[in-house]
Amino acid sequence: MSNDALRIALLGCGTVGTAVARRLVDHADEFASRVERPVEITGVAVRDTSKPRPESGLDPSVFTTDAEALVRDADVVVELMGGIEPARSLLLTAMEHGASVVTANKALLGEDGPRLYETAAEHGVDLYYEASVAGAIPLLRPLQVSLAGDSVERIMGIVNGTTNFILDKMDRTGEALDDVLAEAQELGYAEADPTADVEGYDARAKAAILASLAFHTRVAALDVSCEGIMSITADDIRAARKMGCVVKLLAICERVRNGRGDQSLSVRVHPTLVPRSHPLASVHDAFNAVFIESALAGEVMFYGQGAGGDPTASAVLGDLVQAARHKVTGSRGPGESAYADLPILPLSQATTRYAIRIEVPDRPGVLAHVTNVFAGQGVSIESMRQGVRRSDDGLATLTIATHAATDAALARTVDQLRLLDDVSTVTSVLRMEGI
Ligand SMILES: NC(=O)C1=CN([C@@H]2O[C@H](COP(=O)(O)OP(=O)(O)OC[C@H]3O[C@@H](n4cnc5c(N)ncnc54)[C@H](O)[C@@H]3O)[C@@H](O)[C@H]2O)C=CC1
Ligand SMILES: N[C@@H](CC=O)C(=O)O
Ligand code: NA
Repeated sequence: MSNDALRIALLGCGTVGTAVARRLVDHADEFASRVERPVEITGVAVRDTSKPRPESGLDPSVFTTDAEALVRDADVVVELMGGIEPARSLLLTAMEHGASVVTANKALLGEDGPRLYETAAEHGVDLYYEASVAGAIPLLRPLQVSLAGDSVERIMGIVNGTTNFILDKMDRTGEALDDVLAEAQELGYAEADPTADVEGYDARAKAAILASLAFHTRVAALDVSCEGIMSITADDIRAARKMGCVVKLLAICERVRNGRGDQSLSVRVHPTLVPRSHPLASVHDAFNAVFIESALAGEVMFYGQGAGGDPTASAVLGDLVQAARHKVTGSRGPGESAYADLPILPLSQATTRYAIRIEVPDRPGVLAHVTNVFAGQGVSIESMRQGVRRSDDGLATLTIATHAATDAALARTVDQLRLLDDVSTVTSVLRMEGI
């Protein structure tokens, strides 16, 4: 074994960076054995070097504010500061100077993944990002490597720990969204700006990464239709419970074939009703779970911790070991595969089932008027349930579950329901999966 240590530069020393550093320091001998060369953190870029960071286990002398100089002199750069800039420029500089790159930054990959891949290919270095989707769960390497001989048809899963924590807690306690968000932040699951979690942007970037790998097509975050959980109320959760369902924020990436056999992709993120009997309904706290359906393997399920310092560090360190081994052996991991270049469908053409809750006066003829609206748009009703008439306003809640329909047909149906005299309010429209 050569005794020249591989130089590791760490960018950012927050929740994940600290966990990565701590493990590298405490298990230095194991890393050296696994890589067949010592692995040494030569520098850690932070905003403020005077801040004490005893929990990282690092010597204070390694901290620097000069990230630019650090990435020019490293074998592997591990980016854990998040955001687009300066992370992007630093990673490009790192690769241009011969460093392989490991990142957990889904926002950056969702925005500019192809550019990172092109730079990695140009300079013969690795680009790894297993931690960027579903934290600790080995998901990207199975997609990129293990399923490389199969044909992925559909991916559906929970890929954001913060929103799962929130929705799960709302389901268990009946609390409102705002009350549980702060707790998710304290536990280190939420992004620096939790808007990315609750508005679905974090899951959107992850869906883009998954779809790109699964379907050999460049999919950017902005190609993904996205609806977050901010509009989900305690009432929605209670109504879901009455239907035997839970609400989950799902990322769905699917290959769609039309009658002529042409293929396209539907990639979307939205709150979804899932029956309590479905395995995704049993995903609690900040855990993630992802189903992959492929032509030969059938259905495969991945489950584990999608967020948090140590779990995310596990994926980062796995990538680091792989990139470091390649430095030692002079080889490279897989590059970008985007040969299929499939078109991405707009949300209006996505087909799914819906549950619509409306408030109606409890009087003769109302049901007929409502069902006519659905029939007029070709949306088939699967079931309809009317709650008891309330004495205060004389209204009753009507919950209608549909068969599969396009988003466009459903949107037209909802628009017409809103115009109907017989409908006082359209309270909620939620997509349904797994039923
Ligand atoms: N926390 C989690 O559970 C997970 C996080 N990730 C990703 O990992 C990355 C890091 O996340 P966290 O550790 O949670 O974030 P964090 O906010 O705890 O840590 C980021 C650190 O980077 C530092 N930083 C930011 N910009 C900097 C700059 N220009 N120069 C020097 N330091 C800078 C910040 O001061 C902070 O200490 C993000 O890309 C995030 O999306 C991925 C999976 C899970
Ligand atoms: N904020 C993210 C962290 C992991 O990617 C989440 O909640 O899942
Ligand atoms: Na992962």
